[in-house]
Amino acid sequence: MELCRSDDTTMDDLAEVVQRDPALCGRLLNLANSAAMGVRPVVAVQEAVLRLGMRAVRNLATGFALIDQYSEGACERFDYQQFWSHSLLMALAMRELAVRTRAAVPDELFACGLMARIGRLALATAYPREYSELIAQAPESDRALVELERGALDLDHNQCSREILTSFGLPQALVEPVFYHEAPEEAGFSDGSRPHQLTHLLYFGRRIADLSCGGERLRSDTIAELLRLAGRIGLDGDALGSMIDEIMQRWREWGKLLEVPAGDLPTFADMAQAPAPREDERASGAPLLRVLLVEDEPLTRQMLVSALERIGGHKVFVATNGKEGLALALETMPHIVITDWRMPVMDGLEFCRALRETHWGQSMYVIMLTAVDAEDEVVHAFEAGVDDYILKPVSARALQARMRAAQHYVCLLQSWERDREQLKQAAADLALSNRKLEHYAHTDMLTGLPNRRAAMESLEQAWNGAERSGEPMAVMMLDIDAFKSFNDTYGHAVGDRMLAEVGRLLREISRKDDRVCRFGGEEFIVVCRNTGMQAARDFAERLRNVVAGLRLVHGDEHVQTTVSIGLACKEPEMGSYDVMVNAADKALYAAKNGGRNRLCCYDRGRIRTVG
Ligand SMILES: Nc1nc2c(ncn2[C@@H]2O[C@H](COP(=O)(O)OP(=O)(O)OP(=O)(O)O)[C@@H](O)[C@H]2O)c(=O)[nH]1
Repeated sequence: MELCRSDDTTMDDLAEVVQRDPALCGRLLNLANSAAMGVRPVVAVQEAVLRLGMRAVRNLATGFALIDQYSEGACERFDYQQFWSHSLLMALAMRELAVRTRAAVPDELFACGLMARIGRLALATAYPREYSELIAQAPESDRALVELERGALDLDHNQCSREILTSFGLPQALVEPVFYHEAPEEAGFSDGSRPHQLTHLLYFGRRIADLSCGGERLRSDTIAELLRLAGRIGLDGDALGSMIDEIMQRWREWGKLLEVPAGDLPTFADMAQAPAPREDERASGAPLLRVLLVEDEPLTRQMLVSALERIGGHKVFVATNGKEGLALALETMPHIVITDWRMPVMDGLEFCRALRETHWGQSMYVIMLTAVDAEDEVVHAFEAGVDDYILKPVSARALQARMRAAQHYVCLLQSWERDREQLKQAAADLALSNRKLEHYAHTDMLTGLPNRRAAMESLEQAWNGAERSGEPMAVMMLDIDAFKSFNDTYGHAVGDRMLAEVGRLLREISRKDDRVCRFGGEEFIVVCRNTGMQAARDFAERLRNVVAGLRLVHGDEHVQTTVSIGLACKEPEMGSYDVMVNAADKALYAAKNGGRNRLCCYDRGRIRTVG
């Protein structure tokens, strides 16, 4: 390490030191030969140093020494073996990407890949207990971990990597891209510049290395992203696949050499063709939910916000106590509420009780954060209306598991609500259909007037009303005159138009309370409530005259028609409305016999012609 730091070190010095370490010697020879396809293999260390270059050897020697020294450590939740496994895969990916893009010396990028996350190792080594705690809290997100590190240690792993790599003598042209590689969009390097290219390349290498960790779901997300990143450097899916398969092959070989675990991953094609994870297991496929987080402690709040956004891209609203939470819940109507227990102003229990007292807050899924796992406390929380609880400090896994349960609940609730809506809709449709059926059952389609059935109902109602009130009532039967010959002369279609026009006219000039119906064929009936003989006669005459004045345009002609009307009023000796209708019918018959286009009235057994 000392030798590596000095700029005065010569190639011979370096070769001599390397030769003293058989493991390092073998690794460098291996690397020198694996990089030199079709060229005579090197067997001497000096030759290897020459082929790889002084700087690359210095960096590689440093990286390999670190693997040996830090293959295990005191930080409980830091997986040292997994760390190096990932780092080695990233190193190999970086070398391959360097070869393909010619962005930098391949073995220099190999070293960068190997040590890109060295800051994490350093923090785990320097603060084993604290870092273990942070790992427990951090979801699988670089950004969230950085936030937690800054909050707890005043230093994040990227800053740490930058310091260490600088002290190892790595040029700033490489150190800066390493520093930014976890979030390339934050670097601010100008598009197309070398640092920009290296930062994105390191991110690409990092994502390839991510294939080594995470389950099938993460892998399928990673592959989708790799295909996108590969497109940026002109690699299609096949080229990316064969490149990754080669990298994986070398990873397994190097894993043996460095005694670092290198998993047995499927081929890229198999990974890419693996069936997509089930929709309900896929955070991104789950419905986007509104989550209200009520937490007074800033660091926990920040950590939870990042974790929630990462888990399912949920929309998170934040309040710092129960009172604020209640107002925000009303405003945002969250699906899920995550609330701390102990808070100023209004604590989690009061908040939950208040929420449950509202109509709108009853269906929200409430998760309580608690530092105490005592049964009494937990029971207390459930009694206040909590649905679930998570112990603090909140681990990413616990949060993810609880959110999955909450999502399940929300999905069920939503599908139940959808079903209920559908049922309501079906009931409304049915009611509408019934109304339509009812309407069709009582309506004459040609004229739009109430039909015979409706006429009989109207008669009955009006008759009963008149019986109760003692008010008079009248009924008139109207029949279009010589309609047969009308049809014969102008055709049935014109006859239909005439029927519709007569119906419209009758309706138009009748009072609101009069009920004009088509009784059948060319016959109409008008039921007049609260109408005595004189008024009915006047009205019937008006109807007859209006119809006689009607002109229907047919081609060049204005065709006309007339109606005969039979009128009868309710008389004390009439036992039912049928008798009254028969009386009107008799009067109509008389009007027809009397020469048509006239009004005849039935009056206590006698028929009189009026007009
Ligand atoms: N166009 C058309 N004609 C109809 C409709 N309903 C009944 N009719 C016709 O109306 C005519 C009624 O003829 P009739 O009962 O002999 O009476 P009329 O020719 O009107 O003679 P009077 O009633 O004695 O004046 C028949 O030819 C029926 O076909 C209809 O909906 N449309």
